[in-house]
Amino acid sequence: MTEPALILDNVRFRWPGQASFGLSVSEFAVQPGESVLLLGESGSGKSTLLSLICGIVTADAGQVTIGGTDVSSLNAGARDRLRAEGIGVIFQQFNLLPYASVSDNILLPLCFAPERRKRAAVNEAAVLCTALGLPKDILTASAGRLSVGQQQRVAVARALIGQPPLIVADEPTSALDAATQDTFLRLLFDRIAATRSSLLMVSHDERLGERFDRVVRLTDIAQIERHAA
Ligand SMILES: Nc1ncnc2c1ncn2[C@@H]1O[C@H](COP(=O)(O)OP(=O)(O)OP(=O)(O)O)[C@@H](O)[C@H]1O
Repeated sequence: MTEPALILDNVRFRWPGQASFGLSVSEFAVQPGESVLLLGESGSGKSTLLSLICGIVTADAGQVTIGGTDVSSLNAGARDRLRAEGIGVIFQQFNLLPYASVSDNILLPLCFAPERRKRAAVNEAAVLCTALGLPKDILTASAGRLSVGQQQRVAVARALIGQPPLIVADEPTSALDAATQDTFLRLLFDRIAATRSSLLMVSHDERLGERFDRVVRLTDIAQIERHAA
């Protein structure tokens, strides 16, 4: 049987500090090729969970397994490499480098991921831009000069390049109007279907649910702890 793209097993995490927020997840998995929408209110811990999955923060207890590798057992450098190789991340604020070209922004993850670089076709950045409805000549433009909708698509191209097995997206449609949101999601799902990548997207917008294989509420998979200062 094929390994799940992601497994959380008895994971516990608490942000350091007095007024701290913590969560624990006894069991959660995303299968290869599966798309999962994770719903939760603002401030409920969705981004915290994604940071744990991406290895930006490490669990206090339990295991986070990405494509068969336990992230919690790795040092910081190895976690960064695993993230670059195995996860395409679409951040809430896109995190594009504003003074770098669109091309450099899209190719950036490949600098830290030799295996992913090998999988990327020579002109994949251009192919992705076209598939995502961006003009080809956008590759040489500075990312900081793009519209929000264009930045969002560039962020998707950066996440998809080199076909990482898991795509993690943090509220990527929050700044879009309904029509642009629809186009954006259609393009994202088309690409993910083409590469058989798994998708875990977090949102507070229940209306997105019908597009996904599975909809999960954070409160169904996680116990939240809040401590007042
Ligand atoms: N770097 C941090 N240090 C300490 N606490 C943090 C940090 N990041 C987030 N938190 C706390 O964790 C809790 C959950 O925040 P988080 O950003 O995970 O929620 P969210 O569901 O993603 O919210 P939103 O939908 O508004 O983005 C909040 O109480 C927040 O203050």
